Amino acid sequence: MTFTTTLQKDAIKIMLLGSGELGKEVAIEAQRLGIEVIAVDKYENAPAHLVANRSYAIDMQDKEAVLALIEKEQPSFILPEVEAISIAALFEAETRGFHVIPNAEAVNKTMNRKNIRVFAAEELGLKTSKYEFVTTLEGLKEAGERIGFPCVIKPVMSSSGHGQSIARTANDIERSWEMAKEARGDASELIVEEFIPFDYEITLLTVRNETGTTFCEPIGHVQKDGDFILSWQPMQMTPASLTKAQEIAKSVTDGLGGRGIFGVEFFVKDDEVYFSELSPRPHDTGMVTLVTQSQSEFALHVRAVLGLPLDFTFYGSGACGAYKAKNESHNPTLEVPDTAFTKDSFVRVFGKPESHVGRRMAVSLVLDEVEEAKRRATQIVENISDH
Ligand SMILES: Nc1ncnc2c1ncn2[C@@H]1O[C@H](COP(=O)(O)OP(=O)(O)OP(=O)(O)O)[C@@H](O)[C@H]1O
Ligand SMILES: NCC(=O)N[C@@H]1O[C@H](COP(=O)([O-])[O-])[C@@H](O)[C@H]1O
Ligand SMILES: [Mg+2]
Repeated sequence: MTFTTTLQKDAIKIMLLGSGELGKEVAIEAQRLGIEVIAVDKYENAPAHLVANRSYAIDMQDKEAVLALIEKEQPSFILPEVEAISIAALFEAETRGFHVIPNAEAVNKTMNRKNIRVFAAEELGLKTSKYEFVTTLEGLKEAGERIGFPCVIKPVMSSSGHGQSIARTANDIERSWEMAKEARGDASELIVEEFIPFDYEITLLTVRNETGTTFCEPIGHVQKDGDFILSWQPMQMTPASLTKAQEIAKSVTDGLGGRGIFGVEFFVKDDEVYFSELSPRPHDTGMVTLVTQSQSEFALHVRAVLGLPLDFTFYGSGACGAYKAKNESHNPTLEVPDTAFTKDSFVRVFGKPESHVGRRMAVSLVLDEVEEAKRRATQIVENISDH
């Protein structure tokens, strides 16, 4: 493809629907190629707003508001960055000739756990945990008995663990029901999943466009309350498990189609590789690629969107630790120790305008042998504070 820059008449323009920490890095990579970036979120001064050409705060679940903005800005590419977007607006935009990444149907399938689970398990025949969908407390109690305990309960539309819980016995079901209902997102339906006592879990970043499909080294991670606290790359896997994960990732991403990067999540138990879910965009656990690869997951996403080649070099192992706020603040300040700034350790502060307890505010990044990188990334995060 031929590039034009923002200085030229037919500039390439990217619209991010969602402007958190992941969108911020996508915006920076796009800016580096002279692409105009329009960053949209539901609140002002979101991380990607800070580095975009123009920014907007709108109700992204409001079909008309989203469409009006698309018509006003006429983006070359629309990049969903969160799940909570009016899917009707994306379908309509596509009908009107706009290019949604990877495509509106893929976003539709992945934003809702029911759609992606039915697609993966029932249409593609992939191995997943056992699951059922429920809409009532009574239904949840019955599904819990059929699936067995412990089981994992999640709203069909949620991310970063919001509204998710583990019911260890039937006595926990009502608490799980309440937790799902209190969460933001769509909890009108819940998924009840068999708990997989996995040996480890991974994200397999899979990037595709017309030039082909490329995989990043597998990323291992640790989650707490459904949200990642530490990730590292590469995760040591047996060749057989890695091949199986790559085959599954290829089949799901080919099934979804379109251009872009996908974060395909798996649980590995002995020789079994379970498909869990996927993001049709950069993945939070993939922030480690900011230091481990010549092209980070964000750079690869932008290249994929533009139809460019997807080659890159893996520099070496590293880890990423998530810093979550300990305080509520309308103007948060992070105190980062000097020891975070060695020649092979880094900190990325997202610049979120407000902190809530548990909100991800920054990450530490360390290039080192895996176990040492994990230890150092964790230590940096432990020494950060906020107020
Ligand atoms: N069936 C399961 N068995 C065991 N652990 C599970 C199961 N489902 C979820 N988990 C744990 O909870 C984590 C979060 O689950 P999941 O990825 O479904 O939620 P999410 O809110 O969509 O997360 P994100 O949007 O951050 O990817 C998983 O990475 C895993 O550690
Ligand atoms: N697991 C998905 C994920 O990490 N998404 C990232 O978090 C942001 C929302 O953060 P917030 O909840 O702090 O506003 C999203 O905009 C995205 O960048
Ligand atoms: Mg997940």
